[in-house]
Amino acid sequence: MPKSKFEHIRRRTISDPLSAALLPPTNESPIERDLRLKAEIDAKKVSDNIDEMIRQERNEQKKSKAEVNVLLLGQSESGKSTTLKQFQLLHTPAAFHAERIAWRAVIYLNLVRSIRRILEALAPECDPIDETDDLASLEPELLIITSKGRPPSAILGTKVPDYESYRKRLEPLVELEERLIRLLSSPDEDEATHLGPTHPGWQSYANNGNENFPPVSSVLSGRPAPTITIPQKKQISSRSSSSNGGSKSKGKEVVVHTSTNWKKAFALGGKSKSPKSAHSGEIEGWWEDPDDPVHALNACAPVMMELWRDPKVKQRLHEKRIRLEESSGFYLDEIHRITAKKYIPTDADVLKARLKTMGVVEHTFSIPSGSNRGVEWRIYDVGGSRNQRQAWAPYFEDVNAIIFLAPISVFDQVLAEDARVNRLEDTLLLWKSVVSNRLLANVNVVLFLNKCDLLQAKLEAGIRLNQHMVTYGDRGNDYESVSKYFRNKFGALHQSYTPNKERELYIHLTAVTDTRRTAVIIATVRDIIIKGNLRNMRLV
Ligand SMILES: Nc1nc2c(ncn2[C@@H]2O[C@H](COP(=O)(O)OP(=O)(O)OP(=O)(O)O)[C@@H](O)[C@H]2O)c(=O)[nH]1
Ligand SMILES: [Mg+2]
Repeated sequence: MPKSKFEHIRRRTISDPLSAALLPPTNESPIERDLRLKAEIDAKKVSDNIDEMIRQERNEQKKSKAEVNVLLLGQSESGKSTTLKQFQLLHTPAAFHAERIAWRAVIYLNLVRSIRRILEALAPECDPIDETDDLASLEPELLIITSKGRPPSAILGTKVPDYESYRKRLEPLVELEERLIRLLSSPDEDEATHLGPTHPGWQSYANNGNENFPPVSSVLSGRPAPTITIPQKKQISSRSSSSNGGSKSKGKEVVVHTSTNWKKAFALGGKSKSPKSAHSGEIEGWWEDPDDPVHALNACAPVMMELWRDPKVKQRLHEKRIRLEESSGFYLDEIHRITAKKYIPTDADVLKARLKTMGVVEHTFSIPSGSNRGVEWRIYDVGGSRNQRQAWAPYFEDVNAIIFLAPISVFDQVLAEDARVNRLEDTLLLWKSVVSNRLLANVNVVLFLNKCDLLQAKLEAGIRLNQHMVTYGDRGNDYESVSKYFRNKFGALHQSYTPNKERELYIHLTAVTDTRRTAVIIATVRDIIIKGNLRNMRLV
């Protein structure tokens, strides 16, 4: 019979001292039993009341603490991370400043890749079709691919007679690029997917081999930038060239992975001075390390400048519709400064540095003064490429506001992850799915129609919107008309698809690499979000 089984359970329960203590007395009378049950019900009521009070208190605390969670959304390369950097620059400028040096490797890599891209575009032996495909997969943002295909001059265009000489003289950059990728990536990954903190050579700049190097959180807390420290010699040695990386990283973008605090590896910190510099009073740094990437870069600088200034090269890039000036061209125009041995990135350099985001990066800050005093802001910067978007949804539940970045200069470009998809079309679809999402019905929505500077340049260069977007028809191809058209288009989609017709949409025309303009916009957005948040809190 199963009886024995139950008996076993009961015996075990009774043998538990707590259960035994809670059991009613064996000789309990019916009156005593009623009294006991009543007492138990009363006790439960008291306990429930206490629970309720705690819950209410927590809610009140939450309200008075005033937290704002903001999610940056948009396709890859729309400008989310750049917007986050602008928030950092505005609210934690000292920390932003302290981290500048950590971006040196990224800026070098951006520059070196631009040079490689130019050389590839000039290569006479390239099969024209493969070449375009290859370039598209490398960095489509730099390619202008029209619906009408490439002009014949892209195939049979200007020859650059000095190509071989350029290629030979710039050969050291090939090795340098691979080295930089290895330095920025995890050593055990198949491709450059994140920036690992485990590269001793660069780490030496971070902490001079000091185990007590402060975590990035302390750098973020607004500590002033520490003095430059001495690198340990021969850390970035040729040993790294035998490990992974190499050509398999070619063309792959280096990305930031949220699980890796790569800045820790590259930031300055720890001891402010070496014994030698403490003695002599001089500042020393990476330029003293013969293995530092700056030396190879510096040696190639004159050739890089010659290449970038060569009218034949410019002509060839133009024929191939390669517009490097849209992003990394920023560094190409400043080769002399960027490749200087004692180069320290400026805030503007850091803002422009391209590093693809993977996962979700969180940045927290408080606004120390003014009307929004004491509000804790949490900004989430997500990866925008298609395979990253599934990571967004969990953040929808707790978010108070969304800043959606729609790069409107991309009407003639295709996605990096799918060359069949027009970038603007992807942005419009993404916008539609975000504004129609029910979880976000009561969230403040701010739309940045971004990359307006590039849009303007593109239109002025004669690139016509209606060749890529038939519905634009014969409206003017000037900046005013085009930006107004986009404003209306995105606005209308919001109006049609929002689950909350009361929700207001705030639209700004932005160029988030422009610090002055963006600071004004961010201040406005901050007020909108705070006001919207207060309104929502009163509704709860
Ligand atoms: N000229 C110009 N460049 C911009 C603007 N916004 C962003 N960029 C550049 O575009 C590139 C991509 O910007 P990111 O902020 O990294 O893009 P993202 O949306 O974070 O991209 P993922 O991390 O891949 O999702 C960077 O090189 C930026 O400097 C802009 O308004 N104007
Ligand atoms: Mg990003």
